[in-house]
Amino acid sequence: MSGVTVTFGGLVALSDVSLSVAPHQVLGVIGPNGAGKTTLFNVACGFVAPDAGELRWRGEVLADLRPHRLAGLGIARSLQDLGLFDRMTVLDNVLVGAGRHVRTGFWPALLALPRHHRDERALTDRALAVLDELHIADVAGRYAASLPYPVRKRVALARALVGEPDLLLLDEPAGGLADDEMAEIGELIRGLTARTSVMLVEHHMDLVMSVCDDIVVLDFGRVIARGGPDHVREHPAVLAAYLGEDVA
Ligand SMILES: Nc1ncnc2c1ncn2[C@@H]1O[C@H](COP(=O)(O)OP(=O)(O)OP(=O)(O)O)[C@@H](O)[C@H]1O
Repeated sequence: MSGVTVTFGGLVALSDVSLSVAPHQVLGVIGPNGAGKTTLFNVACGFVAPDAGELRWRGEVLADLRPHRLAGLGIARSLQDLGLFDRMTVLDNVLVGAGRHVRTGFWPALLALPRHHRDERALTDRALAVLDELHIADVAGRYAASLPYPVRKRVALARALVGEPDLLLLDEPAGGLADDEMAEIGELIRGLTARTSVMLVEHHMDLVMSVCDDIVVLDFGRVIARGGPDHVREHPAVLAAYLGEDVA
């Protein structure tokens, strides 16, 4: 992202924000309430079009990014509202995220040709492997609605990962989790860097500090600090912005 500015009526939600995510890196975006984190996430997903600035992916300018184009670009996202289908099994929920890798076209699928079956089998195997990696393979056959929230979060993560994205966008991955669950999700995110880059937008300082290589701090829509965890933790502007907030 470079020079991204977003206004809502008279309110400047993001002002001239630039950042980049390097391959195999976890980039964290933090900031106090109303700093612009969700807006930035929505710009990265194509939900919100910036008033100024540009988005680039692998050197190409994304002139008109829309959410439905993300998968084709090799970008996946997992939202705060997990968007799982409650009346589908965990495995089927994950397969929904595999669209990018379905090779058979409409006719082979409709006619149920052998190639279609082979592709389906390969997808199912990959979905099960991702569930296993996230330690939830044992619930593959359960309905999503029947599972506790932290497990549902992992299902949403599995769905994002099964398309083998090169960039994963995570909105508040620690939201709604207890401390021990937060530590576990932190470890999982850290483990993803072998296969993908991650940009996470998060309110919890402690998670961000423990998993991110690089951190961008927003306040009132502006970048007030950036750098590694140690740099950001001690930065006077960050301390001032978070003053009065309950920061562990
Ligand atoms: N659709 C919208 N219309 C008008 N104002 C908006 C809209 N979305 C966000 N804002 C405003 O833009 C600013 C940034 O909001 P944003 O939700 O991006 O911040 P945030 O850092 O995600 O906050 P939080 O941590 O509370 O979720 C806020 O002042 C917010 O009220």
